[in-house]
Amino acid sequence: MAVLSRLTTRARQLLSLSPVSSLAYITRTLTTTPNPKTLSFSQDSKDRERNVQWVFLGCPGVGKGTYASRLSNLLNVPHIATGDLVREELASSGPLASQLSEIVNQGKLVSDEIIINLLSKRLGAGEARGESGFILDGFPRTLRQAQVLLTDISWFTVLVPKELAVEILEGVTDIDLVINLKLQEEALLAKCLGRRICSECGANYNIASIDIKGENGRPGMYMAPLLPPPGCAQKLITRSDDTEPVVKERLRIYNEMSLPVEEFYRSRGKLLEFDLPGGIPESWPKLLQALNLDDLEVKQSAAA
Ligand SMILES: Nc1ncnc2c1ncn2[C@@H]1O[C@H](COP(=O)(O)OP(=O)(O)O)[C@@H](O)[C@H]1O
Repeated sequence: MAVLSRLTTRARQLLSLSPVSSLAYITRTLTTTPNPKTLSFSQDSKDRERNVQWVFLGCPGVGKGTYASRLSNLLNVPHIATGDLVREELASSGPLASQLSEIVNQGKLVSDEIIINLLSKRLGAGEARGESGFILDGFPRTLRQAQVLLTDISWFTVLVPKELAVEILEGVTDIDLVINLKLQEEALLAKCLGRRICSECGANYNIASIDIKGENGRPGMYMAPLLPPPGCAQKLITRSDDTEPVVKERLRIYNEMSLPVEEFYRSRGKLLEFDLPGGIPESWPKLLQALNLDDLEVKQSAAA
């Protein structure tokens, strides 16, 4: 109800803007299936009310971080990955570090309470810096987390003071779009095992060369390795949870805990399913097309 009344208020506010932006916004928020053709509202800063609030879903290794980060640069909104927040907490050797390290290295999920706390701190800090909009990666991962993103302020106030909860939830409850990235399980495992990170600059690479033959009507797929430049090549590290048994456990937990989150957004008409056709060179242009953002990239490349 609260979400609906906010939407109605926003729709009214937008009616006083140009007819095109109002129509785009109302269509975008009220249709039952996300229509990428109406998402272009976010590109034009003079028309938009706020920046995009998008979520990336998908199994470990699917490439949420890669595509979320690219979109965040393109749309100029922060990319917030809860996995990164957990790893920062681990690296800080703070009071939670040893508890978190055990959970993460077993491929289990951190408790909703801890993860919401980390996320709310990150959102609060961003807001203080004047950030607007976000692309969430790795959150929500349980139904409880998805509900918190909707309206469940009572849960949130257990963790942060009420005024802060109201402020944060006002901003985050309207998720515009949930992009669900999909890839065959064989490729997911190979991608996690091939993942390497530069210990100095944090850039992600992948040494796996994935070549899956098509069979039984299923298309084949080739993903070239994404090799580091010489500056990073000597500084590569592997995530401690990217081992075969831990990746398999993360995939199992995704199916158990996060598939219901896909359904949660599907039933609300927010889910955009995207089957990755291959590596970044094949997938990125198609993803931009699906989001109706291909023109924006052309404009930005031309301006660069
Ligand atoms: N939303 C979340 N809820 C619970 N645990 C999380 C969440 N996000 C991240 N984590 C923890 O951090 C780990 C690493 O997350 P992430 O980098 O997103 O990994 P993945 O590649 O498995 O998607 C997860 O295995 C989990 O332990």
